[in-house]
Amino acid sequence: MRLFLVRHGQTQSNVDHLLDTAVPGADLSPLGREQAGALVGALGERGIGAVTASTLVRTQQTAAPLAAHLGLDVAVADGLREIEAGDLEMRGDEESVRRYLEVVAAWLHGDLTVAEPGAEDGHAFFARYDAAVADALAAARAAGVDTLALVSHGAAIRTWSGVRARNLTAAFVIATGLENTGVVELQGGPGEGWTCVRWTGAVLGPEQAEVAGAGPAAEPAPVEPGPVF
Ligand SMILES: O=C(O)[C@H](O)COP(=O)(O)O
Repeated sequence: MRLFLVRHGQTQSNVDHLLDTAVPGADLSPLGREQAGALVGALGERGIGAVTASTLVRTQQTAAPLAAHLGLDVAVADGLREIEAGDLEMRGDEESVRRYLEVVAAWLHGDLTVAEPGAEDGHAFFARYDAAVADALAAARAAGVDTLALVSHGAAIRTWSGVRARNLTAAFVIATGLENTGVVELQGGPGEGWTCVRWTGAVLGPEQAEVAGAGPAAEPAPVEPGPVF
């Protein structure tokens, strides 16, 4: 099976560097809509037979042009939503962002017990994300589909693939951001394990990505860069 984990396009919360993780969340900005449209060129001919988005509107808006191009409906899975910020929701100060990224880093290093006040811990996050992936794979298999796009969020994609892909390390994920409409491409399956075959930046040019502003959940943490997978 092949999984394209796609981060949504830009929102105003990304530009303002806010921890915007709750449902329904912000709409795509004009640039975010452009980025969503550009996914048709990037992924439209890659054999995708199913598209699933999270319950946040920005992922569904991002998925819409690609799904329309492929003649598919966008399925929605709550498990694909962003890692919860809890009491830090909609904050953008340095201390809040650092605390959010510290929790994610702890999970990447195997300590799933830590959580922000008012937010899920790592056990809860992996349980819901694993279940969403498993459900999407089961539906795809039943339909004879072996290539799926899951449109999700910066911290969620980086953290889940960092732990579930055997060739990604915690150091790589902590040091590597995922721009709006960046794609992490995985091959394999839950039984045999996942391998990351590609980790891209924005599908638009670097200047536009710079304008986009990745937002705190998608940015590298301020630590020494680790080995690339
Ligand atoms: O940090 C962010 O950018 C938001 O809080 C959540 O991440 P997302 O933009 O990938 O949903």
